Amino acid sequence: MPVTLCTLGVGATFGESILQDLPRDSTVVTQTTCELLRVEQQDFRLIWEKNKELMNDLVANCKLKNGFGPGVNSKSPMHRPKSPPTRRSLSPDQPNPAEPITDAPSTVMGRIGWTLRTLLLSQNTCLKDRKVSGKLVRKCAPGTELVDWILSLSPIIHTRAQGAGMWQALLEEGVISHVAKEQGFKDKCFLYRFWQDEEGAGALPTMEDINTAEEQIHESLSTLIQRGPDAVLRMILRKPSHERSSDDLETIYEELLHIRALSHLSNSIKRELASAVVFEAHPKAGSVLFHQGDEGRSWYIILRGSVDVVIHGKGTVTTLQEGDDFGKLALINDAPRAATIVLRENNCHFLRVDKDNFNRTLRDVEANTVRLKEHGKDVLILEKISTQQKQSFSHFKYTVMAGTPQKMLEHLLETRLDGRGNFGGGDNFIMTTAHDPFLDDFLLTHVVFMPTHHLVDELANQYPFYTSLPDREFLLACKSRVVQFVYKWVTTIRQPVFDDESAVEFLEDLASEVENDCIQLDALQEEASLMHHAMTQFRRYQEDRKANSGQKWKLPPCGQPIGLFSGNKDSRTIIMPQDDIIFRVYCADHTYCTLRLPVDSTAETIKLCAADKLKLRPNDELLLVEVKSNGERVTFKDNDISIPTALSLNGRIFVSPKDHLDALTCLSEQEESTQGIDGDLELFSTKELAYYMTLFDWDLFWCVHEYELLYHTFGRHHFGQITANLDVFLRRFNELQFWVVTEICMTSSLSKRVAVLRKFIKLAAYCKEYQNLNAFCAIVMGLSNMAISRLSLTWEKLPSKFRKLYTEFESLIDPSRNHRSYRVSVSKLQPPIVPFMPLLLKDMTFTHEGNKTSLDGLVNFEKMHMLAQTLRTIRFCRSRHLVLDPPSPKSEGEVKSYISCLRVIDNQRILTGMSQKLEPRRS
Ligand SMILES: Nc1ncnc2c1ncn2[C@@H]1O[C@@H]2COP(=O)(O)O[C@H]2[C@H]1O
Repeated sequence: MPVTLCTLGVGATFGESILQDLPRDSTVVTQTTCELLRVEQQDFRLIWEKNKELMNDLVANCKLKNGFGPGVNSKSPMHRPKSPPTRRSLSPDQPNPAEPITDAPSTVMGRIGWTLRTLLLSQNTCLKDRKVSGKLVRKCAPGTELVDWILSLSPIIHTRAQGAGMWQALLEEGVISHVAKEQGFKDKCFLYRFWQDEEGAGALPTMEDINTAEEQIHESLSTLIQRGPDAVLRMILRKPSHERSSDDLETIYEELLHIRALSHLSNSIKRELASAVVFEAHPKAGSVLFHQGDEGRSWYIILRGSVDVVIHGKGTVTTLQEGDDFGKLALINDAPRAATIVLRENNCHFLRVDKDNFNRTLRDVEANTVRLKEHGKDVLILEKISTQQKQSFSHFKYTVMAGTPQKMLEHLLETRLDGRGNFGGGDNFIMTTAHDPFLDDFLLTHVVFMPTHHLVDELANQYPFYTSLPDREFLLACKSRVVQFVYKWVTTIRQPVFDDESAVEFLEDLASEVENDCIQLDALQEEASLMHHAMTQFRRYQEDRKANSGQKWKLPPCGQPIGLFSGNKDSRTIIMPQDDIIFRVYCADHTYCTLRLPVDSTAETIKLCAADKLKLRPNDELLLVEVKSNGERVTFKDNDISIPTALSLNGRIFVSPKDHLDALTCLSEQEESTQGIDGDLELFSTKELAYYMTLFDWDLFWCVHEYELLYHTFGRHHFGQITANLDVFLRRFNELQFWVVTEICMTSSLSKRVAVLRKFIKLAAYCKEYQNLNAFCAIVMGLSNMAISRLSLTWEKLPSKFRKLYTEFESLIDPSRNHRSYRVSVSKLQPPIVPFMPLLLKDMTFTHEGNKTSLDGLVNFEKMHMLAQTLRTIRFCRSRHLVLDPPSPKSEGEVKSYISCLRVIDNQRILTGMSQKLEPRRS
């Protein structure tokens, strides 16, 4: 029954056997309507004669591609054929030990084969014409006889196995082959023949040939003795796993012990691997082992040769050599291939472990650290982390420890964003971030190591701005990933993205590009709708901004909270960098000017404007200074920004010549209490106070962007970004804390003081109940202020129930063991929460100061991960809207305005003095 050997498509050729005047060796059947170009035999021969070299290649190539029979058969014994005697396509998935592993015999092996054949024929021993299944097979010999013969040639060939290995080395290169092309070399009765005799008997040797062969035999044998063992090993490795004997497995195991890429693995794993590794050989330099974007199916170790690692848009980023491994990223991360692997040399040999075996044997025991290099330098360091995902193969995955910003982004796009299909932060995304928050960490911290304009440049590089690439799926996946990233970025970070000019320009470009692609590629519909959604959010944001543009803020002269001077009176009005702020700048003689400048003005701008208005001598070296209510002076650096918002509660800005700094004194009003809104604390219901305080604080907290904590931690001047909303929230903490102290110290009657103390403890309890932990901690810290804690008469009169409650609260804010009590109790809460912000900032500072931002030129992403953890806490706290049951309204209006502006003395010396007056020390 005829069997289809292969199917040829457009561009293929067939019928080359006319060159050899042989009958057609197979039937060609058309499958569909075909149009063919035909070259007649005479013309073909003519062209052939004129272009022998070229045509030889062409024919050999066609045969290789088409999987046809023998190639051009040169009769010259010393001729090294262009194409191997046995043309075949290497099938890496089913290694057949009967097939050669090289495209053609090497010169050395070709010569050795010729020598052996010449001598065998001259001795007329085992090479004979034999009948096999009724067919004459010319000049063939059983394996056993060939081994006998080679053993007889030299005393240094000790064993039959050694002899068989030598013949296998020849078979591997196609110098000899099994007659039926089914066996590797075996010391059995299988018949083998030299390639010269495959198409009928080759030329017989002349006397001169025999003399030459005798001269060469010694050298030939010593080469074969060297090559034999490796050939035997390869033959074993090419056997299917179930055919490997225990001796075979032992041989493989011993080999694995010496492979560098496996050195970190235990011996028992290597034993398991012995049955899992597959040998794969590729004869041609320039061939592609796999492409970037392909699905990862195997892990490779280079046994021989070298490969280039090539990345789209970058070219060859590194070269891997014998003993190196590659291809496990895709397997470990369940991601597409991160690079294309191209052979640098002919005849590269690999050990391959296929995905299932890799997952079963290696995934969980893989090296803890993987370093990726580009041009000789580390660009990405990955470390194994536990994922605890039950449904996945393993409990491990590689996460980024350090990297260049560009490589980290590339890795992120490839591994954390599904090329097609995983859109809009569905369950899949949440699952990924829960176990491996790489994407989220990157979005939350990139401003530290990759400013937005760099990020968008890089994203533009990663989005292929063209519509044709040989691999359409890869092209679509690249585009899709960038869109998904951008969508996540826009929806999680929002305002700072929308306020950045380079980001906006990029978003506009990308949106129109995706729209075009959608038409041209007839795909990317979902990406287009993501971009549409992102742009809708952006337009909405723009409209809001427009409505709120020209906001003016005011730092009131008497230390009251910063408030909106004009603009939209929404309680959640965010302070924007371009908003104006009105504030005073004083001179040493306490004269002042009032300035109105954008919030993001630098200290230098403020200094120059103030100097101009106050007519200070321009040639004096001027400084901008904060004078606190206790007289302390803090000098601003010229590039500091957010100056008015960053002042202490009752601090004032001064401008002064450098040498007059010591003469600066605080204003008398700074030592007094700030002006609060009139109201008697005792007349307000405590619950109502706590309720409106929580709503008020929640709104302030809501305005703080996570990035402000980063700017605050790294230093505002570092990023040139304001931290005004965070400043206002932190001021609120201090205001509450000192308000508590001020109110008690200002209550001269003991019984009234006890009542106020009681009220504050109750207020703290309600704040705790409402999960306003910022206010709770501020109040309890205020109560534990030395000026209050020393009021023993007052505390003694406090009912024991309240004293107990206070002790409980005090233990909650106990800073020992890194605020353990607070952390434990917060961890049990569900949002919405107003967190104790100073502790979050302390955590950020601790991480920042204890960890370098860059390590050997790479971003220390571990640090970013830690910072992002804290930032995520903020996000978690706000992840649900604040909905509280309102208390029965008693004096809503008064309470609301009272809590928005509290009277405060923030000078500890004065407060302690007041306290001493209230209750002088008992002797
Ligand atoms: N700089 C590099 N970037 C990406 N891949 C690399 C780099 N250097 C080596 N490789 C290897 O190239 C392989 C391509 O396939 P994988 O993504 O499975 O795993 C990748 C790494 O093992």
